[in-house]
Amino acid sequence: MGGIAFRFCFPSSNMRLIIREDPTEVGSYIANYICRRINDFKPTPEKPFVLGLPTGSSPIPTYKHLIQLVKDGKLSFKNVVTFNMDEYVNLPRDHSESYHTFMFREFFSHIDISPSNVNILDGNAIDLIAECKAYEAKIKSYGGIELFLGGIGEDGHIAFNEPGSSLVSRTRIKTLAYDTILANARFFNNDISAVPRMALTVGVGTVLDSREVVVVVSGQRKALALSKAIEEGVNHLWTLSALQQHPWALIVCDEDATAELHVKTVKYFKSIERVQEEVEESQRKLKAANAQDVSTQVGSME
Ligand SMILES: N[C@@H]1[C@@H](O)[C@H](O)[C@@H](COP(=O)(O)O)O[C@@H]1O
Repeated sequence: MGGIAFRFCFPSSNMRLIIREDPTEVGSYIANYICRRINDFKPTPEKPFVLGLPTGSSPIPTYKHLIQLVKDGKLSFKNVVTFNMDEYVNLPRDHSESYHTFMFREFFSHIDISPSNVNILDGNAIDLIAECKAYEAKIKSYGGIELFLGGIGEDGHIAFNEPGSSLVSRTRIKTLAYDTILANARFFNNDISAVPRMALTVGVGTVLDSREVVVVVSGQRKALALSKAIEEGVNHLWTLSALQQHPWALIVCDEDATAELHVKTVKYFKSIERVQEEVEESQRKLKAANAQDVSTQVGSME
């Protein structure tokens, strides 16, 4: 795995950080990255690409760019199965701010994905615990998640894993932190009382089980969370920091989100970006060459 080459370089081991000028550039970087990963995977109905997805304003530029790639014929979601990170509890599915509505409005309705391949937790299920267990089981039935795209809250939460969450948690019911309710009130006409108090969310452990994690971080209001997550130790009060334990994690942020980082941290990650890309490229070529070898061998046996 390419990340091994960087393990000795920085305290946060294989966690990579890519810095782009603004949210639009962050979105196009991530979308192109996901596009490459899906196309290299060559998904089929029998072996779909399993993709974890977030909501929030930060991933919108990524979704816009992915939609464009589909329209341009460079990417297809026909053999992609998705699992969303979270959903509010007791908010009607057709409410304008439910994550079901968000995902179809911002993404799924504009791409060629089959609705039967879309998985979003049901926050109105009669038995919420059973719903969470079934979600974990369904992820497992697909052989796990290939790439989990995530976003973070201002308090460093990933999905709805609020400060203090267990770093080995699985999909479950969470009571939202007051900070999150305040932050999300902007989607509910700034009416704090209209924001749901609970949510269903994949756990930190569920995210860490994915073979790859990519996180989008944009805006100065996320700057403290980013610095806590990558410059300090693994800490359940900043659940994004758990990514330091993941063998292949990538954070893509904009310049504003780097405001609380040390200058040397920013310089370090900028300086290794080119080397990382070269390693990734050589890994991709190696994989493609191996696949070619196998098909030539199979061909000569026929
Ligand atoms: N549960 C979601 C998170 O998954 C998301 O990452 C966060 C950030 O939202 P935004 O990108 O709008 O700041 O919002 C909510 O709390």
